[in-house]
Amino acid sequence: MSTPRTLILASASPRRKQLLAQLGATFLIEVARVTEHEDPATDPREMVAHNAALKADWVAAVHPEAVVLGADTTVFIDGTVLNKPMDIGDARKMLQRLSGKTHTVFTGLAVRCAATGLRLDEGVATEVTFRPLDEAAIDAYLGKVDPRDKAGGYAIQEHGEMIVAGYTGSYTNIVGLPVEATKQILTKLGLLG
Ligand SMILES: Cc1cn([C@H]2C[C@H](O)[C@@H](COP(=O)(O)OP(=O)(O)OP(=O)(O)O)O2)c(=O)[nH]c1=O
Repeated sequence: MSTPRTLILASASPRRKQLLAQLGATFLIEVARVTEHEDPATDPREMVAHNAALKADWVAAVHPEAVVLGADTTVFIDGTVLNKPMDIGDARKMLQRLSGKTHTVFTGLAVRCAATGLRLDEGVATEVTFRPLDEAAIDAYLGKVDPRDKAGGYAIQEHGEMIVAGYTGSYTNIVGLPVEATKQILTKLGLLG
């Protein structure tokens, strides 16, 4: 049984775990068994909000007394959503597409508590500009970073300087959990010391 003030992170992402821990939160982890919506032609804000809520709702149903945090991150460029690449070839195509351009990283946050009916939703966007990347630069990056579990086929936190020229907004939003918005929500709920 969960105690009333238990916080649960509904995520398998090691980055989200690390970022939430950095905020000083005490929490458990339970991974939601859901199928995420991943239509490349969808509205990215709606998609991340939908997927974050799916994850939080699933875990909240299992732990009705807990406060559950779900998140979802995607990359949006030229009207298309880039989710996690299927394989290295797919990641290469994504990096070619992102090369020399500015894209937006969207993260949706959903906080739920089934017992109290708590429902909070938040969305954060960060603009990221890529360096122009030729084939050698893409090869060099993919030689160092495993892109397969990262939206858009890259990780700014792993050798980001090889591919990213700059960004505007929250850095941790790109990594998967915007700590500024998360801190505000958890503080309001009395879940941060
Ligand atoms: C753009 C970018 C994404 N990412 C990651 C953040 C997310 O973990 C991942 C996008 O996939 P998500 O589906 O948002 O999350 P996940 O499957 O890793 O974890 P869970 O659904 O269990 O919460 O891409 C980086 O780590 N660095 C980056 O620079």
